[in-house]
Amino acid sequence: MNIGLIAHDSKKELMVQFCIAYCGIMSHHNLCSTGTTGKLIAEATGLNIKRFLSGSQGGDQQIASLIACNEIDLLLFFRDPLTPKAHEPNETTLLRLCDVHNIPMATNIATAEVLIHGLERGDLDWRMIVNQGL
Ligand SMILES: O=C(CO)COP(=O)(O)O
Repeated sequence: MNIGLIAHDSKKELMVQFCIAYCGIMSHHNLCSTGTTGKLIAEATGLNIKRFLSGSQGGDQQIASLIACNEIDLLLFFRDPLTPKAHEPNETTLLRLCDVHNIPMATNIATAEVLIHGLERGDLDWRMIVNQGL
């Protein structure tokens, strides 16, 4: 499965801790991320991550284009709902595209925990069937 990882600055440490905790599961999948998020995760875990630009530089849109092409199976985007971002419209587009394409998406760690366990259990295997049809 292809997993996208993004975290706002105030949630990056949480994302790193999450990836440390679930490194064993995540290492069996293809990971991609926005720039700084991926750098921090890779440094902390040694996970192999394809890194795109920072969100503010268009990284959100790079991941959004993968979602539009059905090339992301799970998005974990740890958002900070309290701090407005200049590139918020891009983030809204990203989340919208997940809904357009029925991509499982977590915007906080509580949902991410459920999805990562579901991923391990095979609950997201239907994504492979969807992708075979493309
Ligand atoms: O800006 C982001 C989310 O919108 C994330 O980008 P970075 O991972 O480069 O900080």
